[in-house]
Amino acid sequence: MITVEDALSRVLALAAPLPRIEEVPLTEAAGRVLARPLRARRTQPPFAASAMDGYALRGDELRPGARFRVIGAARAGQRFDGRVGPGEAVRIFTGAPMPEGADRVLIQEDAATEDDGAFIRVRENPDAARHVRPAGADFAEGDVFAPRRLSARDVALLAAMNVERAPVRARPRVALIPTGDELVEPGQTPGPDQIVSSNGYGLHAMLREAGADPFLTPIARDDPASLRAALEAAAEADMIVTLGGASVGEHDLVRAALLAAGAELSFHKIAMRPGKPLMAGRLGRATALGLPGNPVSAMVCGALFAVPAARALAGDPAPAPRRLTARLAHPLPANGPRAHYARARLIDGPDGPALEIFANQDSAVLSLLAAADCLAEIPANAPAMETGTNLKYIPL
Ligand SMILES: Nc1nc2c(c(=O)[nH]1)N[C@H]1C(S)=C(S)[C@@H](COP(=O)(O)OP(=O)(O)OC[C@H]3O[C@@H](n4cnc5c(N)ncnc54)[C@H](O)[C@@H]3O)O[C@H]1N2
Ligand code: MOO
Repeated sequence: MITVEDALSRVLALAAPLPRIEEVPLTEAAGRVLARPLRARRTQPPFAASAMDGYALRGDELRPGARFRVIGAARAGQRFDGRVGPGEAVRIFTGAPMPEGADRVLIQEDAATEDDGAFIRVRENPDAARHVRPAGADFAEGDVFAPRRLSARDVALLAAMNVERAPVRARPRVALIPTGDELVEPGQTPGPDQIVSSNGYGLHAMLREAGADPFLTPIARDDPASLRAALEAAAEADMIVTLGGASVGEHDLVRAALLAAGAELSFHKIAMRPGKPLMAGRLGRATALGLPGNPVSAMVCGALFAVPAARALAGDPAPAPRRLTARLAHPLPANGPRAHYARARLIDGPDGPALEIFANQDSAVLSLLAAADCLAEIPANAPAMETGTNLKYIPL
């Protein structure tokens, strides 16, 4: 069995960025991957600007009790055209261009107005800050915005750079194929030996959130013809994800169905818990992933492999899951030969965030996965660990 790390690099190698590029307005850009570098079309701020409401004046004249004559006003969108000379000040508001000659803003809380606002006098202990934002403090025209998956924060930044539309990679179409004679769709009435199919819906939600365009095929039954029909229904997808039937029993027919359809498999089975029966390869031009059927295993493999593959297809330069470190909130026994992705949550520990790993790690118990907010990554063959030991985790 190959390691999780090896499996992920093989999966990513099967998921080269899709060539299709589209231009979208900024309102549609969040979650998409920028297809090429963009440049700021603007310097921000374009001029030295006041950061506060108050009075623009010469900093070297500012001392408690000093009096200034107010010679005009500047507000956001309208500058003061003259020059600030000795003993003079300009009424100014947040975002206004600084008038020539002034290099400091006295906030209005530190100014007493005199003679109906014709003069101001500086109060005791005025604020020491300059309250001026230099031109280009944020970015300069021509600055490069490198391709990446666009966050809401990136969209705000692109808008400020005066970018109107973003060239983004197409969303990968992902076919999700639930398999199993025991499954019915949510809302249907299951027979006495049946259960409701959940994996497809969990994966659909996960992949949508990751920027893909997933769709569910009808449930494939545990026979070669039904599986073949489902794979045909998935033919147009950029990625095909089967759910269940990945293990070794007589009714686990997915591997055979993929091979019969012409797939080339890169691996089948990895040293991971849950998720041991994972398989990956290529079917035609599509990336193919076979996920295990146990509901938690399917979701964990989704987070660790299907989401990174979808991100890689979408051109995301950093598709792998983010790993962080926290201390164990309790001791942990030694691990077996498979890396364990244990359902856990972060709690407030005495020395910062701590990992509480759930006692029940049954890969069929979805309620505990839903209660988790991260997966603790316990390496294969890790020795027993004390409370406080640093452990990597993957936020969910
Ligand atoms: N003798 C062995 N048995 C098993 C092994 C093994 O190595 N040797 N591996 C176990 C592991 S680990 C896993 S994980 C499971 C995965 O098996 P399959 O991928 O073949 O999954 P199924 O048998 O189809 O289903 C397992 C379980 O999950 C339920 N299921 C399936 N699909 C869905 C769905 N869409 N929504 C909700 N629940 C689903 C299914 O009813 C079964 O209960 O194999 C172990 N066995
Ligand atoms: O590895 Mo299976 O994925 O434990 O349930």
